[in-house]
Amino acid sequence: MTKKKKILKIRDLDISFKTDNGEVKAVRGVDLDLHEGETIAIVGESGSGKSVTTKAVMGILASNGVINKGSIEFTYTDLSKERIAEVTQKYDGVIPEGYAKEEEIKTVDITQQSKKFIQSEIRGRRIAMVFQDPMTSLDPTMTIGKQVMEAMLFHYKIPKKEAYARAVQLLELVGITDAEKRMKNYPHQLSGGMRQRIVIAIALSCDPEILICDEPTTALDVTIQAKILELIKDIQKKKNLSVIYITHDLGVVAKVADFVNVMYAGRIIEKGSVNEIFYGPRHPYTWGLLASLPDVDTAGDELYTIPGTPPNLLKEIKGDAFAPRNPFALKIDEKIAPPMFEITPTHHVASWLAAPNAPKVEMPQDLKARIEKNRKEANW
Ligand SMILES: Nc1ncnc2c1ncn2[C@@H]1O[C@H](COP(=O)(O)OP(=O)(O)OP(=O)(O)O)[C@@H](O)[C@H]1O
Repeated sequence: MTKKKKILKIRDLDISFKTDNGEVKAVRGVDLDLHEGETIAIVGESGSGKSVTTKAVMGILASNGVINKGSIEFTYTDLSKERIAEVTQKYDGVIPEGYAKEEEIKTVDITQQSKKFIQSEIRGRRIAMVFQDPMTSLDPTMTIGKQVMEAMLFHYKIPKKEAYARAVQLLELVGITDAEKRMKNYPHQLSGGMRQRIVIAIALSCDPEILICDEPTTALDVTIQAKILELIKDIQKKKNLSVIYITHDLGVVAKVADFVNVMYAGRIIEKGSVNEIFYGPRHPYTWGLLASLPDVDTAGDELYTIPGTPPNLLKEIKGDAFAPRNPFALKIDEKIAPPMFEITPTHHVASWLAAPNAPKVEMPQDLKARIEKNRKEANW
């Protein structure tokens, strides 16, 4: 069991959007934990609430978004300028265990902070984000160097010369050769993979404690995708970063995550360690997601897709939101939403099938055989 410091604790988060057609209930009671140095993934189909949840953490919800209830507690180390300089010089920006004094460790509820506080203290500084498409996060009219230096100059007010030297180091850290020359380039002069490395360098420029990666490799081809994932892993180890991946791609999750949160219609419906989710999934929706994942044995076969579509979030959802698409749904699903049942201390599932007296239902045979094979290969 992990004894690591909890740095993000989301409880009962509820977010909706006001639209001309009514209220879109995008996030409905999300609980989420992230510990120091850990990688968690949030997976689920399009529209399940992955981005909205993480945007709330960054304080960048659209203006029609409302946080109806819940909290997002973030615990971080707040060092003075001198102490930051010391950490940067001595430890490459990584704060060693026991280094921070008690009064330097702070916890804030992000939902209660002003825009100004989030802009100056949180976003881009202690929590940074890498988006799917590097072209939309880079400014085409500004040199790479300027863009990498920008956040450091804004947050730390360090001299330009120092920011320049740090930017060159950052480009080297993300595997960019000829870093000094690249500082003068514009985004269009680089390949997609290189641009994503720049975006990662920018995200890392203020030594954040949390890095949120929203489909960071979707726009890239497969070989480059693998390299970028390796790069993020590598940097994570060096800098003791905590990482949140948002993705549709369970293949990516298997490669990077320690813990997985499966979202459906604004709720987390199953969470567990990566092994628990991949080898012992309990929710029929997770079964569907795993069954639709291609593997060597299914190459060339038609892939499984979960029948039906997600519910309309403008309407009140009665019972279990997944019930209409669930071949294993019970009568109670139509009436009452399932609570989270504990399978192990790290594995929880919101499905009535996990209730003590529920009828015993097995996952589909094909999936069971596949999981069994993978489980044996992984020796789990
Ligand atoms: N500004 C907005 N106004 C109205 N509805 C919104 C707004 N932003 C998001 N939504 C809705 O909130 C729900 C959750 O969206 P979200 O972007 O979090 O999904 P997602 O799981 O990240 O999907 P994707 O993988 O496609 O990014 C969706 O129904 C979406 O249409």
